[in-house]
Amino acid sequence: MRKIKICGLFRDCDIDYVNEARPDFIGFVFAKSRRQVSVVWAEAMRPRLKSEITPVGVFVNESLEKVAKLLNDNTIEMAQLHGDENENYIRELKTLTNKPIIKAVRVLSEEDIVSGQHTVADFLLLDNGAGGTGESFDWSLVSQVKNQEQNQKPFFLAGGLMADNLEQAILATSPYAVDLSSGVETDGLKDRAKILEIVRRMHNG
Ligand SMILES: O=C(O)c1ccccc1NCC(=O)[C@H](O)[C@H](O)COP(=O)(O)O
Repeated sequence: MRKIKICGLFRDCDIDYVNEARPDFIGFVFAKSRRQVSVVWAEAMRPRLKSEITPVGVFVNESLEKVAKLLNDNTIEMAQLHGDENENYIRELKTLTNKPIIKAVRVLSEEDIVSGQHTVADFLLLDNGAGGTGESFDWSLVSQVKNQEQNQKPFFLAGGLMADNLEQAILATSPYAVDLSSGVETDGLKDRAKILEIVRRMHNG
């Protein structure tokens, strides 16, 4: 079964929507964004989240201490690094926590995916750009790299995914998980019906 992450929850009702739909992962964006959440809000929402849903914290060039604290106090179970965090940063974070780390890669060329394979992070997240933009990248770059590389890092596919293009995206890239934010929103807010439908499709077919 392909896994699915619903990213960018920021209202109390978004927690109700995902508890009903039960995606595998959800994302709290701690970076500057219209979806940014505070530590206080995430701490308050964490106990409300169904236990089978894994909360991921999304960060851009955040201090190691803040990321590690949120992981180690179990507010989040995985950290997604969406900025310019280098291998030294990720290695250092791994000395501070045992929890899995996702490194986001902005895919402009095959080379971006190839160099991502060498990271010490546990997963890659292949995305179009800054994150949460609703824009896709050229998925054919993934299959070109897959044909060349041996040990593929498991990756989340992100960027402009929605009900209309999800099947095609999965066929083209065969990801470990898909990650959606804008594609399950209406007028900038998470849409209960879209979340329910997309998670049902991923888990049933
Ligand atoms: O979602 C944001 O606003 C955001 C801001 C800064 C860094 C990362 C961000 N989101 C990361 C995600 O994991 C998104 O789900 C992913 O980029 C896909 O977004 P979308 O293209 O809107 O589906």
